Amino acid sequence: MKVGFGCDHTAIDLKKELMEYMTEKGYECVDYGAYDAKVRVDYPDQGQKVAEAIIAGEVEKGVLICGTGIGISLAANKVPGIRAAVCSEPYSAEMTVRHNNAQIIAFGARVVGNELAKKILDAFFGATFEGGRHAERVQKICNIEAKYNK
Ligand SMILES: O=C[C@H](O)[C@H](O)[C@H](O)COP(=O)(O)O
Repeated sequence: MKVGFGCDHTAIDLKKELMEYMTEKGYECVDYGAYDAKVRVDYPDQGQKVAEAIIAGEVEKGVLICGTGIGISLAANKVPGIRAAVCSEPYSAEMTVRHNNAQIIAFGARVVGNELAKKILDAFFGATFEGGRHAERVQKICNIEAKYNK
């Protein structure tokens, strides 16, 4: 599976470590920036890039990291069709795939440690969407989006 990674200046080292971790597990990791911890950047830019890469089919899923994971996920969720979830522990990371069919996991480099971040990725990428009643609810999310994107 191809996975897009994006972060702001707060998470350059964490992103690198997680990309190495996922590459060792056999994922093809694509880096959408940022690249330099000394240069302050704006998290919406990387959130948008990874979200658009998913919609374009360049990558299947995404990992977004900023200070809290909140700003970068808010930006990604503005791209129609994207469901990005901020998860600071593995249970939510698993459930946002099983019940919400999220394509992007987000978390904060200032919130979670490196080893917890790996457990979050294990949970997210190890889960499968359950469909059924959850598909109907996800469709309702899509309907809200469609109403405001005419
Ligand atoms: O939601 C926003 C993120 O947590 C950003 O990483 C954070 O706002 C960056 O803050 P600063 O520019 O003070 O490093």
